[in-house]
Amino acid sequence: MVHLRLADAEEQEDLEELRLLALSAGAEIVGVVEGARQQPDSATYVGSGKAEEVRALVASTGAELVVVNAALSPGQERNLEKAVAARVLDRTGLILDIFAQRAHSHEGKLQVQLAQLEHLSTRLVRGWTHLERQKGGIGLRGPGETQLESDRRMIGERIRVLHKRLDKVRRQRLMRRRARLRSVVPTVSLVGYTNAGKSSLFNVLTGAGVYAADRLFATLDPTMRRVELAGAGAMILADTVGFIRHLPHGLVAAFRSTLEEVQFADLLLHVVDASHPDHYAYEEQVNRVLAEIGAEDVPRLMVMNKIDAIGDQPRIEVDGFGQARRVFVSAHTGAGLDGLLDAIHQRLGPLQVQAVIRIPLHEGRLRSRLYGAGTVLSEAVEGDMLLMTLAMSREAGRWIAAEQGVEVTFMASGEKEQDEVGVGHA
Ligand SMILES: Nc1nc2c(ncn2[C@@H]2O[C@H](COP(=O)(O)OP(=O)(O)OP(=O)(O)O)[C@@H](O)[C@H]2O)c(=O)[nH]1
Ligand SMILES: [Mg+2]
Repeated sequence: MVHLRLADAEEQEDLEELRLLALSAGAEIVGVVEGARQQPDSATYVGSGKAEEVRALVASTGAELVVVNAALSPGQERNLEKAVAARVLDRTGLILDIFAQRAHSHEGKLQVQLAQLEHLSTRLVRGWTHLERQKGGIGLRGPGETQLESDRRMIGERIRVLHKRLDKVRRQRLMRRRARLRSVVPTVSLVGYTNAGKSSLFNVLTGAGVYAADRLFATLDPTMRRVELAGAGAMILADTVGFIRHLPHGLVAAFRSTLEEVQFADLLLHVVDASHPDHYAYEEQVNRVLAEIGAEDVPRLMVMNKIDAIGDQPRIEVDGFGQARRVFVSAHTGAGLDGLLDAIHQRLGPLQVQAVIRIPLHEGRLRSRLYGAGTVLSEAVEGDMLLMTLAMSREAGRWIAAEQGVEVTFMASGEKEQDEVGVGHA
């Protein structure tokens, strides 16, 4: 692993993070070379002196791969490979490799393939003939070298096909989202830096067995569950891919669509590893990505996780309006989770309004669907009509009105249901 401290770097990459990334990719780390420079060397990034040091370390340890903690130009990568006599992978390539290993859903796989091809298409010219070709090695998964060696046109063609397939999958996902709206309950998405503990929280809250591990990007494909949480009511809880600073460009674009879900959530739980010394910087990174994907206006609740690791106590920080801002919890010990549920409930409450829906008495199917949503507060018969009072978001209420052609009246918040439309409990 090669890590350079650069005098003019805006943001220094973190060596510890590179270590975790390499381990997450399945690498065994045999040595680290650190250095400092004013600015990167245009030919080899590290400069000839450092390259010589790396070459010696590669020779003495028998390392098969050199990972550089930066985004290298194709030229720098090629020159450095020659200079150190080993395959060189930059930070982008490493992250792409992890994504390739983790993607399980059809869409996830397509997205990673696309990002890999786009990354590789800029590196078509390099030859690896001087190096041993190891199938399945880090950075060699996915599209593979045969494509690499074929001409650019073919890669361009594959990229086009992948884009088309992804479009289709996206349309299907949009339809699923519409179908979910019908379920009337709010959606809550867990977001945050990779390794913050999103999946662990998802698991303790839902009782689901989602993969949680001390690896970066353990979760790639979004997972959703409809849950009934004691104290917070029914909701759809979503676990999402973790964020990381300087996410390779192709991947940001690719995963933006997966993160579309986040834009439409009613509430975001921004999970933070409170035990990590850099957690404020990570929070910033996450906020930046949220803004990039158009989710800056979605209501947010900060969840400070892993308090057990720093011996902190569960507590809730509130803003000037008495509304919960930061909830301190531990997914491992369960400390603070009751408070978290209360806070979620408090934040979701105002999003729900009471709506009175008038449906013909014989509309049994619609009635049972509304019951299935679990949000019916009361119902009354008026002539040949049934008046059902439900708690739901305005968006869902409007959707039902439009789709079913039924009359929906919203109650002004704070008012008693009887006041507004005089729906009797007669
Ligand atoms: N000490 C402690 N460790 C925790 C806690 N919650 C999660 N962890 C650990 O943190 C690591 C990451 O947890 P995950 O739940 O996989 O994190 P994630 O945010 O889903 O990570 P990605 O899917 O990679 O983005 C695992 O090793 C967990 O066991 C906690 O409350 N306390
Ligand atoms: Mg996860």
